[in-house]
Amino acid sequence: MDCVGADSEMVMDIGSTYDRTMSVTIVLFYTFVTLFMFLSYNPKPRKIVESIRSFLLQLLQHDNGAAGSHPPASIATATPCDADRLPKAVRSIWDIPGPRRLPLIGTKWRYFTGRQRYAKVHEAFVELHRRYGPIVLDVDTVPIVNLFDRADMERVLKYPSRYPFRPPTEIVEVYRSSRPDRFGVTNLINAQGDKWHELRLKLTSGITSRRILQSFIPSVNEICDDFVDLVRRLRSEDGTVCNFQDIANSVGLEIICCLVLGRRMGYLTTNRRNEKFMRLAEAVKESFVYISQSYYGFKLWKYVPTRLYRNFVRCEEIIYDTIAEIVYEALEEEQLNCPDNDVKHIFISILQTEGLDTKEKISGIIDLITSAIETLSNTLSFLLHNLSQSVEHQRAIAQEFSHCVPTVTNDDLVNARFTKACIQESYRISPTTPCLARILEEDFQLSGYHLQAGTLVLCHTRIACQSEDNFQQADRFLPHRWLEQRDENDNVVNKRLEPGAGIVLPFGIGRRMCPGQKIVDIELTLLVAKIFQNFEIEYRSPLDTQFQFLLAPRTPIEIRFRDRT
Ligand code: HEM
Repeated sequence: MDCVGADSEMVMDIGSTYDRTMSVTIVLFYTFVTLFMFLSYNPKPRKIVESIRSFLLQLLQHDNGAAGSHPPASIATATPCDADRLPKAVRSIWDIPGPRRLPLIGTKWRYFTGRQRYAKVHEAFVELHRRYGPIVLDVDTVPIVNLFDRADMERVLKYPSRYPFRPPTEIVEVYRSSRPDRFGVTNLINAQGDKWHELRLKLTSGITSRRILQSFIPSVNEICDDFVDLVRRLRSEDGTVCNFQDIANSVGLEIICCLVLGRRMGYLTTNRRNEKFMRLAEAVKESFVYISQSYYGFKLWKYVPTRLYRNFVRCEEIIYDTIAEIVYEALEEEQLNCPDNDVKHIFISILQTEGLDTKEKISGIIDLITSAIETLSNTLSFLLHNLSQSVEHQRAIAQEFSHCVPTVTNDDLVNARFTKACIQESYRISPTTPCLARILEEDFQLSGYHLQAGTLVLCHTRIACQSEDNFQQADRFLPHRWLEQRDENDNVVNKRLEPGAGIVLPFGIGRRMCPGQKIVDIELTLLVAKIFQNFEIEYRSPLDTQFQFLLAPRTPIEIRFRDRT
């Protein structure tokens, strides 16, 4: 019996030693990951040390319940001016209200169950804002500050930064560093500092050039006409087109390939809408889903190839293989035809740029093409949904372009005030990007809290755009709010801007903003012009949204296209 007792004591000893070792290992591991995250995020070493110290101190205190540590509601909703009047109690990042933080896992538990799962993360943020106010703390491997107040967001996003810091998409970094045969050290979307600046200049000067884009308008006209013909061909007897996203993806790909590679791919006119292309569109969509999932949970994919990671890799390889094939085909054709050296296509200019290695150039071209597919498809789907609610709006757009047959010119686009107001209103009420991320480069006082440089903040522009504080009748699609009042000589008499106008930022802001904005302006306006010149539309399916890194329609879209009479 004694022996058995001694044995069990020994087992307990071994057990508790094992437990201790495990705990120490977990803490060390977590500290290491935290350190790594801070180091990779924070541009200023002294600030890094301060941030880590305060984060670790907070962990050691085991956070006795976020609710208990919240400042009173009146302080939580205080304005920066109020906070300035409270110099004695400087409130730090850890005083910011937010969901209960658990040791080691922070607030990650929120995403494991129920409604708050990642597909509905955008709705979870609405709830967070309602519950905790204008600034809310989430804790993942690092603290994340959620901003909902317009003034706070404007201060962060309008900070005059030379090289704005946006947190990298880690799963992309991990995968790309595992394929040094294909990718350079970083890419435009994830790079920071000087390297980002170099990539930005060398990869995007073609797609942002006003001259190049204006000369591209006739080609976009042709592509949009083909799109209208495709809609006609695909309509069922009652005029319904099922899986509208598929053709929206095709038109996005056709336009970006035409611009960047200088050639028509035939995705709308021929049977090149083949299996390979469908797989590409599916892979782009899926990869966004995996990216969004990679943000939540324990992120085991960083250390072992989990199913999520393997699926992501599968999609990335399909995207790379398919687009690289298109690029190399175009390159071969270009070399065969030996075109005039003055009129280089954008991709040839990129390939001939000095200072970047070939992998960076090829993967940069692939990134530009990939970025243009799903974003356009979602934006167009949301815009048509908003316009389908009003026959008058559709008629007004048709009217605006009634004189532009068969071709819409640059002047027609510039003068299409009502159509542009509809697009802007759709960006406000149903954006594809619900928030913008930044890493603070200086210390900031936001909503009365002191945030150190290096802090990761999410600016929830979607929620601000849907708030009555910023827009009257914020839940209604009212394009007229964007129209200036004019007199009989067309002079502006009243600007009528709403307080939140500056926070409608579908493409971001500052030097880091989307380089595809001007392309999208042209393609979206032209698509809408051609659609309503030809059809009256009606949404046949409900439109629910889900978060897939971008906001996307949750179910296949069915739209009825009736010929305009
Ligand atoms: C409706 C369509 C689109 C939307 C809503 C959209 C939105 C955005 C947003 C919000 C950002 C982040 C900006 C910031 O942090 O301030 C971004 C970045 C970016 N977008 Fe777009 N985008 C669209 C289309 C495109 C197209 C057509 C291209 C390529 C031709 C493109 C390429 C990129 C790239 C390369 C970046 C990273 C820029 C950088 O970090 O310097 N996007 N986009």
